[in-house]
This record gives sequence, structure tokens and C-alpha cells, in this order.
Amino acid sequence: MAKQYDVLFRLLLLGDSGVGKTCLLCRLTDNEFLSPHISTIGVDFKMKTIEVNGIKVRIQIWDTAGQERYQTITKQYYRRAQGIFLVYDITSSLSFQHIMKWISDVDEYAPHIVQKILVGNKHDEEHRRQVTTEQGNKLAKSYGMDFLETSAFTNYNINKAFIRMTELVLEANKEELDSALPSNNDDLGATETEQEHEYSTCSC
Ligand SMILES: Nc1nc2c(ncn2[C@@H]2O[C@H](COP(=O)(O)OP(=O)(O)OP(=O)(O)O)[C@@H](O)[C@H]2O)c(=O)[nH]1
Repeated sequence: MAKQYDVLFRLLLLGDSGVGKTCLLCRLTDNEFLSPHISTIGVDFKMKTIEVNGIKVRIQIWDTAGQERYQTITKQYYRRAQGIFLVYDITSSLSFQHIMKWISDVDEYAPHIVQKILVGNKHDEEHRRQVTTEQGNKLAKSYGMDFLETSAFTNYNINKAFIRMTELVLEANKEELDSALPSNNDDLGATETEQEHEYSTCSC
């Protein structure tokens, strides 16, 4: 079967329970917003293909459970990620304070080359805001990360966040990609068969 993409990247969504990781993912892949909070159990994932700089990138996005009791499972996924979104809720200063803990976990378990973006979700809830945009900017800057505020509810900045992450991952892996594209795309990412394999390994 002809390949529908040039390269496969694995991205991860991390952050406290309830910050909106699942909703960000559902908005990106299905353009849907889920109102009730149904906590993710372990790890779930969805796929999406986007084109950036003429390269068709298939992104496999892992949505992790924010709850403490799943941390042993979710940490096993860090090492295979090329990009990680650190998500907090702008209406929860606690979720923002916990970003530091998420960053230290990433530093411990993810590859050194992993790209990180700080995301302040629930931008539509301005009247309940506890974390200013300035605070988000400052924290991201201190860790050398990009920063975006998003809303899964209004679809604000969701595509932008994923496109930016894809650009960062492409840039970080430029040397490897330059040698493989465009002459031999089959060496990149997963084949269709391998893609099926990815589906079957993410069932926890
Ligand atoms: N107003 C508003 N509510 C949101 C937004 N994103 C998510 N929510 C709500 O926040 C709650 C939690 O969203 P989830 O996406 O389930 O949160 P999560 O981070 O995946 O939570 P865990 O799976 O427990 O880690 C739900 O009630 C959502 O409807 C947003 O952008 N704006």
C-alpha cells in the first residue's frame, strides 16, 4: 500500500488531571469538545496527519492520565516521545505550580532531544483566570520553551500548537531527515504495517 505520509512523530500530552488534555486532543483530531470530565486511564492515543514545510507528518499523540496513580505507566511512554506538551489550566494556579514537577519528570525520563511546549488551556474561562499570560510566558522562557494559551472549547490555538510542535520536532531532527528525504522516504517513520503495530502496543 502506498504510504500516506513521509514521517511519523510521537507526541505526548502531560499535565494535572482535569487541565483538558483529552479535550485538546479530541478538538484536534475530531473537532469535538467533551464536556464531562472522564479521567483518562493510563494512556490513550489518536493519530493525525498534517503537512508542514511540504512534509507530510503523521503524528501519534499520546494522551496520558494526569492522576498520580497512573504515573508509573505513563512514564514508560516518555522515552519514545519526540515532543511533549506540558499543559496547565489557566483557572488553576495549582496546575501551573505543578508544571515544574512535570518538567523534572520529563528531564528524568524523556530523551534529551525532546521538544517541549508549555500550554495554558481554558483560555475561554477568562473570568475564572488564576494564572496570567505573563506568568506563563515567564515560566516558558525560563525553560527555553514556546508558550501558547489554548481553548479546547473555542478551538483557540489548537492547530497552531500542534503545527508549532511539528516544526520544532522537524527542526530538531533535521540532519536525520535531510539524509532520508526525499530520496528514500521508506526509511522514515513507520510503514503501514508498523503503524498497525503501534496501535496494538498502546492499549494499556
Ligand atoms: N471551559 C473549558 N473547559 C475545558 C477546556 N478543556 C477541557 N475542559 C473541561 O475540563 C474538564 C477536564 O477535561 P479533560 O480533557 O478530561 O482533562 P484531562 O487533562 O484529560 O484529565 P485526565 O484525563 O484526568 O488527566 C472537562 O470537564 C472539560 O470539558 C477548555 O478549553 N475550556
